[in-house]
This record gives sequence, C-alpha cells and structure tokens, in this order.
Amino acid sequence: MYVVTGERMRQIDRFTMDQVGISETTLMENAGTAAYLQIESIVTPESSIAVLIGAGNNGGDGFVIARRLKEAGFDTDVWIIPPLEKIRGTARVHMDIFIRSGHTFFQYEDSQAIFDRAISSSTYIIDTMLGTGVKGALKAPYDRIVEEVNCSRAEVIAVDLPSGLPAEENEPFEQAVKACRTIILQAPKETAFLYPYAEYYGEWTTADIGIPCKAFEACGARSRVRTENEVRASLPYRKADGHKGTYGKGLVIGGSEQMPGAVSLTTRAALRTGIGLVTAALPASITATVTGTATEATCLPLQSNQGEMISESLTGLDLSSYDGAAIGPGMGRSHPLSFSRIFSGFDGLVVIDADGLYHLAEELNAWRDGRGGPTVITPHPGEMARLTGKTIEDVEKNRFSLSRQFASEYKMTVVLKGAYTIVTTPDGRQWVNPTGNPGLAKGGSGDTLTGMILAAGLQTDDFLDGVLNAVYIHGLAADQLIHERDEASITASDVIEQLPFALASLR
Ligand SMILES: NC(=O)C1=CN([C@@H]2O[C@H](COP(=O)(O)OP(=O)(O)OC[C@H]3O[C@@H](n4cnc5c(N)ncnc54)[C@H](O)[C@@H]3O)[C@@H](O)[C@H]2O)[C@H](O)CC1
Ligand SMILES: [K+]
Repeated sequence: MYVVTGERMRQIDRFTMDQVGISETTLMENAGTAAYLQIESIVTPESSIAVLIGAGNNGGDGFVIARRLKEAGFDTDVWIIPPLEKIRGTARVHMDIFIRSGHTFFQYEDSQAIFDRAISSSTYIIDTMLGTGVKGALKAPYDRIVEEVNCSRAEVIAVDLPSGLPAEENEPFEQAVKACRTIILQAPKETAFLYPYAEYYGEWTTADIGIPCKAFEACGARSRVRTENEVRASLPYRKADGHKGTYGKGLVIGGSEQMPGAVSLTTRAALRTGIGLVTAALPASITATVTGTATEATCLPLQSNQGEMISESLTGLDLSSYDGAAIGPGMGRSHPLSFSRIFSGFDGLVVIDADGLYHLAEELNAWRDGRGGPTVITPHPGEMARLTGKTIEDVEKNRFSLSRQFASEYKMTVVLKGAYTIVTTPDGRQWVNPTGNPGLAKGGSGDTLTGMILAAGLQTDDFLDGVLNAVYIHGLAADQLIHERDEASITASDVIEQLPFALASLR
C-alpha cells in the first residue's frame, strides 16, 4: 500500500487516465461505488443519511455514492453546497447521471434552515465536500458547515479526506471535518500518519478504485505502509543444521552506573528476537546488573570514569569478530565520545540510538560519506531535531521529508520513531509502520527496539527487512499486550516477554 501526497495522487490519476486509458468518469464511478460498498456495510436500513457535495471531484464521488444509496433504498438526502454552475467536468457528468437516474437534491444556498435541521437529525453524514483539492483556510460557506457537522451527533463518514484537511505534511490548516471514519480512495495520504492531522480521520480504511500499481511506480511513489504479509514473508526461519553463529553475533555498547537498565533491555530484546550470540560492552562496574537480567549475554567490561565509559575504552574495541553492533543505550553524555573512526573500518551492521545519537550529532560530518556496512539510526523526534538543527515541532511537521533528506545526506537508514514510525533508506524508499500504541511511550521502549533491530538485521539476507520487521513486531507485541492490560501500565520488559508470542503469531 503506497502513501502519497495530494500532488503525487494527481500525477497518478493523470497517468492512469492518459497512459493506462481508464477515464476519469470510470475512476469516479469506481471511487463512489467502492466507497458506497463500505458505507452500505456500516449504515442500517433505518438510518437517515445526508450526503454533502462540494464543487470538485470529491463532490463527484458524492454523486455516485448518493445514487447508489438511493437506488438501494436508503433514506438519503443529497445537499449540493456550491451554486450548481460551479460543478463542472467529471463531477458534472456524475451529477447529470444522478439526475437522469431520477434522483433529486437540495441546494444549500436555497434552504439553509432546512439544511441545519437535516444536519442535526441525520444518523450519518457522508462528507464529500472537499478532498485533495483543498487549498488554504476554508472559505464560506464551508467554514460554517464544517463547524455545524462537527457539532452534530451524526456519525460522520468522510470520503478520501475529511473536508478541509490537507493531504500532505507541513500544510497549515485551521479547521476540518472531524470524521468518525474516513474511506480513503486507493492510497493513504501522508496526513493519515501525522499528528494532529491523523485525529481528524477517525478510523480509516482504503477503497480500491482500480488504479494499477504501475501508475504508482511510474509516478515515483516511494512511500509505503509495511504490511503484515511482507513481515511474514521475510521472517527468518531457524535452519535444522543452524548453530549460534548462523543467527548473528552482536555487540551492544552502552550502559552507565546511572543507567544500567538500558543496555540490559537492549541485550534481552536482541536475545528474544533470535540473535545467536550477544555481548554487552559496558562499564565494568555494572556487569553484574546486566548479566543478572540477561543471563545469556557475555560481557566486555570497559574502563569508565564517574560511571560512564570514556573515549579510550571505545577506541580499544576489536569489532572483527562481530557481525553487527548497537551503540548508545544508557551510555551517558558526560564525556565526549567519538565512534566514527572505529566503525568506519567495520563492515557489519551498526545501529545508533539514544545517547549514541547525542555523540553522533557532535561528529556528523565524519559520517557523511557512509561506511562499508549499513548504518541505522533510531531517533525520536527530539533526537532528530538535534541531529538536523530543527525544532521538535519542525520535525513532527516534516517527518517524511526530513527523514528522506537526512537519510540521503548521511547515507544512513533512519528509523524516525513516534506514532507511525517511518523507516527511510538513503535511496529515498520509505515505510510507515502501522503497529504500536501509546503504551510504548515510556522509558525503555527505544532500548528494546534497538536490540530487536540489531538482532533482526543480522538474521535477514537484506538487513532492511530485519529493520522493518523489528519495528513492526515491537509495535505488534505492544498491541497484543493491550488486549488484556491497560495501555498505561505495559513496560518495555513486558514487550520483551511478549516477543515470543508476537513472533509466533506471524508464523
Ligand atoms: N484519487 C483518485 O484517483 C480519484 C480521486 N477523485 C476525487 O477527487 C478528489 C480531488 O478532486 P479535486 O477536484 O481536485 O478537488 P476537491 O474535490 O478536493 O475540491 C476542489 C474544489 O474545492 C474548492 N476549494 C479548494 N480549497 C477550498 C477552500 N479552502 N475553501 C472552500 N473551497 C475550496 C475549489 O475551488 C474546488 O472547487 C479526490 O480527493 C477524490 O475524492 C476522483 O473521483 C477521481 C479519482
Ligand atoms: K471529503
């Protein structure tokens, strides 16, 4: 499933019409019919339905939906918001088909008082006023209507986008329909995965309107949602004759006297994700704490000062016997630590997280040319803000484009965490992760994910599959936990203990 901007969707529509030969009239018929089939499975025969129709093609979809609802015998009122002469092109074609099929409508401008009563007495409102063509703040009368719709008790079902909401990141908006559900046409728009926009969608589904994959590829769509099927298909299997070396030998570098738990979580998560062998390189004084909770790990005690490792302890590390390393969890920030040089000669997977990202930001230029092996960074928005010199607000507003810029500039795979984590490769491919819940917004979640990424990345032929699977399964484990427990009380340790079950559910 691709994720698009409004502009990309327009290009894809155009390609489908001009190069594939499916006319806009057919696409609109498909869109309206696909949306109708979903609406029909939601509404009941007793429902009273108001379809609100705008001037553009979103309104055109509305005429098809209204025609199908009326033909099926649902109690449906159709409200055309703009003056009739504003409805042109393909939307006009479907308005004419609606009229010639013998159906009637109301015009908002003629009967506002009746409109107000209809809005307050309808069980369902189908919002087909504005879609991807919206520009800027809502103009009259849409501003007033959106407010009225949002105050009504009706269940609001938006088509493609809640009216007023932009399709892509970093677009300002003041007002939009707050839908209970949104039926998105063909491909989710970026804002379905970005807050605060995402809240306006309510629950959402997609409706296939017949646009071929070729159109997405030809128009350069590069963002997708990671699907469960993709995760299942790329999960590594244990070979009958495998041994511990077959599943990766990883080094976790981190920990401090102040934060001994982080490296412990990373190490345990790596073990639960199937790594063959894991070693924790950490200040000597905390080895007992870590081995006490991650019995299966071996330790590499490092020199420390005031409870934190020092630069010399890192330069002495011999990475030659490891397939990959994760650096950062709980390592502290008191001493300057440079690790670009030790990793530049290492061709295994490197995952950088937490305090590792703090130190990375100090020597970013040294990473610009990439390394022999893949580098994965896992920033939360605050860490991404520091790496890019932006504010957290800027990062949250531009999650797709900033990740893409950074991944390309520093040749790293960026795992930008948050609700709907986005994974971006240096060549600009992007995946939005659909799993996870607010229970993960707690200390220790990131440390767990880092261990999972290291372990999963070492077990798949393409490390990227491992990264994407780790992100998906981390969220899935949390989703499974909240079936029986309260979101607020799940911990990173609970997530780690759930991993065997989450993995089993994907086999
Ligand atoms: N994805 C597909 O393949 C298909 C999508 N379809 C639907 O078409 C819309 C996009 O249609 P478009 O005509 O480009 O735009 P809209 O319908 O969203 O609206 C244009 C309309 O709105 C007026 N307008 C713009 N900004 C404002 C504002 N701030 N306040 C008030 N009015 C505004 C503008 O003047 C125009 O009149 C897409 O979302 C799908 O629903 C098709 O069905 C074909 C297949
Ligand atoms: K809409």
